[in-house]
Amino acid sequence: MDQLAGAVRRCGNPVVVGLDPRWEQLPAPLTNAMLGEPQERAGAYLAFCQQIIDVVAPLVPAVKPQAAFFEELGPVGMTALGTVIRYAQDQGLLVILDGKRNDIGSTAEAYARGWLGRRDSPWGADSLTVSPYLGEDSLTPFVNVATQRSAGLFVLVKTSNPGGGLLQDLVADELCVYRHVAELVDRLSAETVGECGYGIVGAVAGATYPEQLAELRQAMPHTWFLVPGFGSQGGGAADVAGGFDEQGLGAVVNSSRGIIFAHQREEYRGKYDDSQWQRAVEEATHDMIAQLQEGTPVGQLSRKLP
Ligand SMILES: O=C(O)c1cc(=O)[nH]c(=O)n1[C@@H]1O[C@H](COP(=O)(O)O)[C@@H](O)[C@H]1O
Repeated sequence: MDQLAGAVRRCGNPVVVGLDPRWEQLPAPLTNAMLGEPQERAGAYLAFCQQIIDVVAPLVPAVKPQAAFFEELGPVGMTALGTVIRYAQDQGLLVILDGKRNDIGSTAEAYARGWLGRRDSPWGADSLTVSPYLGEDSLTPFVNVATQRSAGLFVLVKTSNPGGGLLQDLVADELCVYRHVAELVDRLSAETVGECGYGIVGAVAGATYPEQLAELRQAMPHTWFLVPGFGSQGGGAADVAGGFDEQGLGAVVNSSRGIIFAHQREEYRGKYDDSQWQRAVEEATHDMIAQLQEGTPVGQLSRKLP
């Protein structure tokens, strides 16, 4: 989280660009004359992600590749994912791998060793999204590996999807289940606090539940948030404002489709044709940065920059 806080300060914004390549939505110049076989798709996903990274690397602190779209393609997809991770890091970005992994402790350790650590793992992600529902003994191996390898975790606490409340909002011992998860995560984070005041165990809390996000900010003083749900899922700057601390730190905000497929959005479609899709990505990224700087405590960061 110290690395993430440093990157956020350097960029003056907390935007994470989600790399969720979907074949049907790729810009036409990347798929022309292709049939959509896994090998072709993997090549197109790699080119698409690399060209997004080229645009956003000077602007934002991190990207979040979504493993699902690469796994769907089998081994060629996973090879492309590995190349995307390394390419992003070579361009100076931190990589949050969105895999939502977990299992019993001994298996969890294999996931952690596989995904986490730039120098020590085959995939080399800087952090990984993790599910908490197997309990504390399933999180401990991730915490141990992440600690050894200067990596981080983001544990699902309050997810952005409409159905998340079915289990997460159940009340047990007078507290919603997501608040119990929050207590566990913040305790683990408190044990690993770095110079920035946050520990290595972050939390996922969706932009689509702004009240709960603000409540969690108070309840989880040691925990950095990954906030998905901005843009395509309906979240805006006002919704994520409660996720930050008073310095404008403590949260990063992800947008995937809203940025990477900006060439299809009404605001940008008329300005840029399909061959100019990278310019749409750039403008959408600048627009999101401006919205967060104007509508959230993130404005504090940019004022501090020289
Ligand atoms: O862990 C995540 O990133 C995540 C958690 C959550 O609660 N909601 C959520 O949307 N996500 C991920 O964030 C991304 C959101 O994509 P967009 O809706 O296109 O911005 C997807 O990759 C989701 O899998």
